[in-house]
Amino acid sequence: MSTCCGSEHPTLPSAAPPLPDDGTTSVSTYRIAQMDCPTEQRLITDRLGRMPGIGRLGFNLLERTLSIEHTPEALAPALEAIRNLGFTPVSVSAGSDIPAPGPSLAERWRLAIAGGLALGAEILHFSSGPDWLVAALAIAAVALCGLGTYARGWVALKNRDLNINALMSIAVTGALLIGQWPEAAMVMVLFTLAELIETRSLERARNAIRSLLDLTPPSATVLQADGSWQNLPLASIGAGDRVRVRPGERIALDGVVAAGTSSADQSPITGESLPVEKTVGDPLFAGTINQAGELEYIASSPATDSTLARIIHAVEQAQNSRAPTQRFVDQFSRIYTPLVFVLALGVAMVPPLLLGGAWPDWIYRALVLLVVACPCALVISTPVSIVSGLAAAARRGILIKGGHFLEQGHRLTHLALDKTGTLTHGTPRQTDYLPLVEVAGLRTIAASLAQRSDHPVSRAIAEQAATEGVALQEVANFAALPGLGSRAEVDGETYHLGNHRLLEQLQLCSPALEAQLEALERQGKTVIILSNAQQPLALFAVADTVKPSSVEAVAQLHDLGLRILMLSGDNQHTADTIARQVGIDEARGELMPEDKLEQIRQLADQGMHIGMVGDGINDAPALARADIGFAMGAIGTDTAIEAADVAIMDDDLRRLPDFIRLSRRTRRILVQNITLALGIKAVFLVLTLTGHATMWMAVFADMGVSLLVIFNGLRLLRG
Ligand SMILES: Nc1ncnc2c1ncn2[C@@H]1O[C@H](COP(=O)(O)OP(=O)(O)OP(=O)(O)O)[C@@H](O)[C@H]1O
Ligand SMILES: [Cu+]
Repeated sequence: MSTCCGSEHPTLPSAAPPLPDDGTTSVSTYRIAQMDCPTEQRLITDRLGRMPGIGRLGFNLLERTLSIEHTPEALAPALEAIRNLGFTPVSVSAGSDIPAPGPSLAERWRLAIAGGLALGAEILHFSSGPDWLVAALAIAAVALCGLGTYARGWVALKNRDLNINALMSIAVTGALLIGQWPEAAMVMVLFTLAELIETRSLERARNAIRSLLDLTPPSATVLQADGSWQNLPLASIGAGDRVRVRPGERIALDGVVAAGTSSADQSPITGESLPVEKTVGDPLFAGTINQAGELEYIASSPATDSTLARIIHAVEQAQNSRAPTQRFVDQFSRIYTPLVFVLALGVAMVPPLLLGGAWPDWIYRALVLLVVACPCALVISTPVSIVSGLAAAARRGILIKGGHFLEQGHRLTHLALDKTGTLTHGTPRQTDYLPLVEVAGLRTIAASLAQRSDHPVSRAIAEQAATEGVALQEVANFAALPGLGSRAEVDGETYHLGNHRLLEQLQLCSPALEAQLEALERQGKTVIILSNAQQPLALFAVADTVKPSSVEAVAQLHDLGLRILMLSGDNQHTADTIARQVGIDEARGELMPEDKLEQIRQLADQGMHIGMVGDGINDAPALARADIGFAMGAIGTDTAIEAADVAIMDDDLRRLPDFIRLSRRTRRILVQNITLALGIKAVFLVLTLTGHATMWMAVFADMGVSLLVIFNGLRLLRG
């Protein structure tokens, strides 16, 4: 749907290796209305794959678009080659939104008339009408609705490929040649009808994603230099503009509230139905709904770069990446179709030549086999299910970065969760202060160090100091010590503010102090110690609260049969206490940031299917190593959306069981669809060989299955 400019290439999965990135390659996207079957995709891949200057190709059969990675010179010959295959590529430029062409009115009329003619031929045939009239009606019907099929079939055959159109053309022509007039007409009509229904149902899956786009209003009210307010189209509004939004209106751009108080319904993006309070300084997100009062906000980015735009972009990208089932199906169809074709040839020739069978009889059976030979039902069912699943997830605030992750979610046996900010609120409060020596100004020193750090533990101490009006001092040479604490100089003397491990490293710990630490830690508190070069000076304890939703989420995940681990940089006692509060199976504490990655690696090496849940910022490597990396609270943090395989917009852990359930449903539907499609083929194979299947029964069954699997896939959109 969107072309990408500059360095940000969409990921294009394809056999061809990527072009070396020398800055001249770009990606262009074209809509090809005729590209509705994977065999057409193969035609294009085979043709373009050999051309110089062409890199990866990205196919989206639902949108009927093709993205080509190419050098500047290579584009024109590539387009020429596509045209030679009988396709008409139409450039899709960023932002423009040409809907994929549906069946036109004329097409429908032609089909209706052809249907009438075919039916007439059938009736006349049964009532022993004149043969020439039956033939005339049938040929007229085929000509009326089948020319497109013939044309596309011809292109495929010319390129030595067998697509559904080619198979149908051969089958129908064969039937006409052996005098099965009404049969031929019926097959062509049913086939065209089924294609039409198929196109329309695919449209629904497409629309599910497009409906995300419609979340933003087309224009917004912007403050002008002369102080007036003016309604402008989104494209002309940029970062820094002051925008006004009335109660009940949709918010058009990401921004920060500059005036007014209200609440916003963020459910379109986060899936969370509780309104969120908004006052000056709070972030607003495009696509959410302003509820109670009028707000003015400063846009923080243009509409094309909002969180919503990123979500949509990611979902579109996700559609293009192939899920494992889809890869299987593609490979399967590559051998299946030619195999059945050869079988059909055999059926037509062998029995009459060697076993004394009647020619027309066996040729007819071979033609029925051709109808059964198209894998379209099988192939289209997978992307429909995946796209429906992706769209359903996006509506619940779960952004899945590839069909792969949606499909593989059902395999997860273990989930590892980060503690701070994931299970807990991530905003601890200072609960205890214990001076260890009689020296004035300890809190000033601690607060001055704490104030320099973003770490939640330090922030809690700085905040408490601020509320109590503790004075601050200049600090010099501040250094953050990841996983430990921080160090800085105050008045020329070096101080450390950090955890037990840091104190051990400084060799300032004592058994008496350790007992004090442990007592606090067993209450679920995190303790850090202020020390100078000689001794520990004071203890600070902070406590974070567990999110109520975490407890419920863990219970649900347990019901789904998953084992939950907690990975924490905090000490083991605190980790254990929090784990017990949430109902977690196992807590692993005292992990340095790099240890978390190591833990995930070990679990994965033991053959476990493990998902890692974090904030996507501090734990990006661990998220990347896990089978599926989940980032929580992704709304408004672009890095999290980028880093994770699955980005959860709000920070409600209950989205995790939602994801697992959706993934299992998707998987079930994929398996159902494949079984159904293959089962019907198998049945027809047998029925055909034993001479029980007629051609139009085969079309009916085949297309019936196509539609059935599509509707089955679309079920994911609901509920
Ligand atoms: N800047 C800091 N100020 C104070 N304490 C710190 C700081 N950095 C780290 N610590 C201490 O080190 C511990 C581990 O920190 P780290 O950032 O690795 O984990 P975390 O994110 O706090 O916890 P979790 O892994 O459970 O989410 C903290 O619990 C805290 O005691
Ligand atoms: Cu110690």
